[in-house]
This record gives sequence, C-alpha cells and structure tokens, in this order.
Amino acid sequence: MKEPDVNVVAPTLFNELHWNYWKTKVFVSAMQLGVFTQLTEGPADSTTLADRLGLSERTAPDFLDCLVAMGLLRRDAGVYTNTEESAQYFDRGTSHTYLGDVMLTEAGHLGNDLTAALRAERSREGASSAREFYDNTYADADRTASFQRAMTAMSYESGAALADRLPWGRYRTFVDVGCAEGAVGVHLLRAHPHLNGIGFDLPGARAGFEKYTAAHGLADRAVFQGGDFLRQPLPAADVVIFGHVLHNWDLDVKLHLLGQAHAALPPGGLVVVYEALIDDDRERNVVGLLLSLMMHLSLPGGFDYTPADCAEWLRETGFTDIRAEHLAGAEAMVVGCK
Ligand SMILES: C[S@@+](CC[C@H](N)C(=O)[O-])C[C@H]1O[C@@H](n2cnc3c(N)ncnc32)[C@H](O)[C@@H]1O
Repeated sequence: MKEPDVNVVAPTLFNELHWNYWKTKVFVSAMQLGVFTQLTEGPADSTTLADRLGLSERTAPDFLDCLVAMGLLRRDAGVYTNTEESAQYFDRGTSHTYLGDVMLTEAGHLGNDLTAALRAERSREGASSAREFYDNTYADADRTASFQRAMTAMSYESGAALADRLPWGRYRTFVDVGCAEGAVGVHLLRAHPHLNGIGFDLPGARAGFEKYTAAHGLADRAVFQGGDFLRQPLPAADVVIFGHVLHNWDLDVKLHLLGQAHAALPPGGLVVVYEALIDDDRERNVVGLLLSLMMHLSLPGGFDYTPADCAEWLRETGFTDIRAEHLAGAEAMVVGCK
C-alpha cells in the first residue's frame, strides 16, 4: 500500500455522493413506511406518526426532521405536513401521479436496513454498543485502516478550519480525543509550529496514527497515548478536542466525557467539540440528521445534536464563555472555556 499522502485535496465529490446515497435510503424508507400517504389524512406530530407508522419514538424525530431538511416534508410547531410535490407524487392514494412504485422497484432494497432500524426499539443491524463497534473494528487491520481513512476524509475541511479559527497563539498543547489517524492534529501542528499535540484513542488506533503523523514529518510533536476514555482520565492539555466522538454515545457518556475534559484542562483552557452539528431549528443541516440516523442504525444509544444542546451540556459540566461557529461544509464547532 502507498504511504499516506501529505498533499491531499478535500474529498468534496466523495462527500456529495456519500450523502446523496444516504438521502436516497431515507427517501426509500419513507415510501416503504408510507409517510406521505399517512400525512394526506392530516397533519401529525412525531409521536402520532411514530404510532401510526410503527416507528420507534427513539428514531422518529431524526427521521422526520431529515425529511424536512431534504425538502420532502414541512414542520410547523412540531406538526408535519406534506409539501405540494410530496402530496402529488408520493401519496399512494393519488394514483394518477404516484411515482413511489418506480423508486421502490428500482431501489427498494436500499431502504431495508434503515426501515427495519426505524421500527425497532434497538437496532439489530450494527453492534450492540459503540464499545463493541470499536472492538470489532480494531480486531481487523484492513477494517481499521479503512475506518481511519474515512475519518481523515470526513474531518479534512474541519481540521483546516480549526487551525484557522481558534486563538492558538495563547495555547501550547492540545489533546485530540478519539484522534483516529491524527489528521486534525496534523492540520494544527503544520499551521502552528509552537504547538505540541497528544492523540488519545483506543490502543488499536496507534499504528495508523504513528504512520500518518510520521509521513507528515510530525512524529516528534504528535504523540499517541492509548487508553479508554470510559475507564481512565484524559491526558492534561491546554485544549481538549472532541471530533465526531460525542455523537457515538448516549447522553450519560457525552456528559461524562465533557466532565473529563473539564478535569484535564487548566483554568482558561478550551474544550472544542466539532462535528456535523444539527442546526438549532433541526431543518437545514441534513448531514447532521443523516448521521444521527446512522448512529441509530449501527451504534445504539448514539445520536447527533444541535449547538444549543451542546452548549447546555457544557454549562452543566462547568464551562463558560460558550460559543458556536460554523467550520466548513456541514460541520460546526462549539467551544467552551474552563
Ligand atoms: C468517529 S471517530 C472520530 C475520529 C476523529 N476524531 C475525526 O473526527 O475524524 C471516533 C473515535 O473515537 C475513538 N474511541 C471510541 N471509543 C473510545 C474509547 N473508549 N476511548 C478512547 N477512544 C475511543 C475511536 O477509536 C475513534 O477513533
């Protein structure tokens, strides 16, 4: 295999195709479940729709808001209705214009796993927990490498934006918690030669991290520390970063991790949480909503969230001066100060 490439471009086309694939799955599931046909009987809220369509209440809000963000439904004060186009083409009762059969015949299989997960109280498709998902991933070297490559691609633009947007001149060290290959740290270390970083992750992430950071000539400033954040404290640093980590876990673990970050920071230190945060109105950032559905599908307990949710958890765990800022594409960060 070739060595990691140090001069890559952002994976724009990959992102576009990947998220279009997931939008198609959501659309097919909506037709398999009869969402649009149900809504021609009248507007309904998430609880009513979950009951009528046999959806789990755990997954229904993210699924329905995803359809809103995709422009297939409207939501007003928590009540969902069809758009004109959805009512005309996706309601089975409107037989002279109904187009759903075409999609279900050609691509119906795409929705099967999502439809089953939306109906189940617990997903039966993926691992029983995020813990099991990562144990399985790191048990296989090829799976580890492709997972870490995907994380590097997913965080490419956010890493570059983070290097630009935070006042790094005030800080000397950071710990990137759940660092995977260390791509975000590489962005920060290349842009700010005075910084030193720790990549903290499960021991199975070490080989990929050391190979990637060495290929960028940063082995001396990027140190890997193997550990389990469910069982041990985080390493001390001036800035603690969580990228696409909190969404893997339930609320208790999210709060536990933010509390651990608070303990690891000096007074004045920063916690930075970045991922495809769902917009506060839950009607625009379709990628954040799709990721939340992916968590429901394969990592039980995990869910994505809004900047407002994150700000509340940061306040609860003792942070102040909390602010949210868009980074790049679908991604945003929330920053808090100890
Ligand atoms: C979705 S990936 C995010 C990777 C990277 N931060 C990014 O944004 O590209 C989540 C990371 O959390 C790590 N992780 C999961 N459970 C962990 C644990 N118990 N302790 C430490 N790291 C863990 C995984 O190994 C993985 O690298």
